[in-house]
Amino acid sequence: MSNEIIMEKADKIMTKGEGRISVRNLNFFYGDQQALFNNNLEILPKKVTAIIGPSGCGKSTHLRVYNRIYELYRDQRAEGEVFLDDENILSENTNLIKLRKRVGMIFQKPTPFPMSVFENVAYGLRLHYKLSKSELTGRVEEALKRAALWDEVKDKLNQPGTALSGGQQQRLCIARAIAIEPEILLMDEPTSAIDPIATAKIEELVESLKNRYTIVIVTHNMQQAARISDYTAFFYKGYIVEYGETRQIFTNPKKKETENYITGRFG
Ligand SMILES: Nc1ncnc2c1ncn2[C@@H]1O[C@H](COP(=O)(O)OP(=O)(O)OP(=O)(O)O)[C@@H](O)[C@H]1O
Repeated sequence: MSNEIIMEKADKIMTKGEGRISVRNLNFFYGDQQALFNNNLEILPKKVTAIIGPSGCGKSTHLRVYNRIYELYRDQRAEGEVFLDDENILSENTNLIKLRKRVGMIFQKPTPFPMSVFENVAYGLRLHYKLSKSELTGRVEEALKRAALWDEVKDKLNQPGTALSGGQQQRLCIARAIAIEPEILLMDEPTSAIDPIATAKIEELVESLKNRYTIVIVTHNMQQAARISDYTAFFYKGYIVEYGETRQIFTNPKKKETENYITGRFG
């Protein structure tokens, strides 16, 4: 095999891996304040992993390390290793544009761009791919279908994304994220700002997306974690206290703190 072919294969492996995350000895600091302590975690590919724990325990901080979005802020730094498949994404050599293409993020409040429904999804596609007009239209439609939004917006593609309902806006953000084919989807309390019916739709959507993507979801809602996740990590005061299959964590927790939290004794 020629070197070129080997390099091309290696590149494919690096850019189209399984979507497994291995966190090793992760510490995180806001200035002098340490927020995460020696976190170790394996996020399994094509599964849903929930991160739960009381307010201020470091759930969002931990999630934001996976696409290095914290670097947009001064004085925030991570130490340790976070492997995305074989690549330590905390290394200085990591290309952040490629990383954020591989690791998409959905926030608590829907954040559509101030542009049309179509353009919200097309924006990232134009940035990352060279597509003809018809290819672009096809990819936008496909992403909206996969985000279970197409039927509701197919006649409103030119209307502003911000004119949709909160739940629709959140699905638009999911369509925007999946259009560029990430391997990982990070969701930071994606349903806390929307009503119960819209929440149920997002939960169904998460279920349907997990065959294709590795999903990590931060949630305050323990019923939600129990309903939609395969694995659960319980955080407390910046430490990962317990991690395991969701059913085990909720029915037979091994640590006292986990039991106290899931039975509502604190948090
Ligand atoms: N920008 C910041 N500057 C300084 N400290 C911060 C900042 N953001 C978070 N922290 C601190 O880091 C710790 C973890 O916060 P984080 O937001 O990750 O917790 P969380 O578990 O996601 O909380 P919540 O469930 O309330 O969203 C907290 O003590 C918090 O005060």
